[in-house]
Amino acid sequence: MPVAVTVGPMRLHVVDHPLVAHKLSTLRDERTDSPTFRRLTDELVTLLAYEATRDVRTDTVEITTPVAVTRGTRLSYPRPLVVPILRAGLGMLDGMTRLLPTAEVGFLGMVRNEETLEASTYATRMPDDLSGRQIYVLDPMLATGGTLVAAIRMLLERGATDVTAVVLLAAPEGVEVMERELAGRPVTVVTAAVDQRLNEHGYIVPGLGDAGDRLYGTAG
Ligand SMILES: O=P(O)(O)OC[C@H]1O[C@H](OP(=O)(O)OP(=O)(O)O)[C@H](O)[C@@H]1O
Ligand SMILES: O=c1cc[nH]c(=O)[nH]1
Ligand SMILES: [Mg+2]
Repeated sequence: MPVAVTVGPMRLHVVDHPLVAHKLSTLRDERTDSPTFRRLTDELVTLLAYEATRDVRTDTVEITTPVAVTRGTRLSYPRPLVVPILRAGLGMLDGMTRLLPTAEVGFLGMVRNEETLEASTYATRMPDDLSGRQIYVLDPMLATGGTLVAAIRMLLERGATDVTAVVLLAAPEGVEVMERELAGRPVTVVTAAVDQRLNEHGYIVPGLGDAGDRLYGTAG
């Protein structure tokens, strides 16, 4: 069961489950190579997605089994939109769409300046009009919060009415920034853990290092 922590109006779910804790510990280990890191990210996202989609919109429909007519549940239209934030969020896409195979997918390319820690957007590919849409944003790391705040603001400006950020790790500082900057907005964060703090370079401690580099083997 997730631990639901209410920080003002923003909902924060820390998924407290031994399988999540086990996989996350291996992910953190500096000896874990890129292929294993990618596989564990994929597996973790599927576990987080199960909790993140608890409020996915559904309709009641009539279905006919070989035995009887009954009532069933179907995902509502329009289907949810899943938005991975490139690069690292791309490593979470397959795990999410495994649970939501009919979801639409939009893309946001964002990068954080490693000196100023400010996020900038270099690519956007998604519908202009997101009126009434339910959206799942994927990014493994919520560090200063700059990237997710900018991404979610853009989605809300396009009309999204419900945004859930699925992250692997969050820093308390980033959670606070999101709470302040997105106060009163329909935003939920689902994470495998909230770590201790950020270091002087804006990295999560103990964290797992640079998620993009570890996924794609570009460190060093
Ligand atoms: O909360 P913030 O302080 O904004 O930091 C988090 C962002 O930093 C990382 O991306 P990065 O800029 O390294 O890009 P990459 O995914 O291409 O490696 C990470 O994937 C987040 O998008
Ligand atoms: O710890 C961190 C912080 C930002 N981005 C990462 O990939 N890792
Ligand atoms: Mg990176």
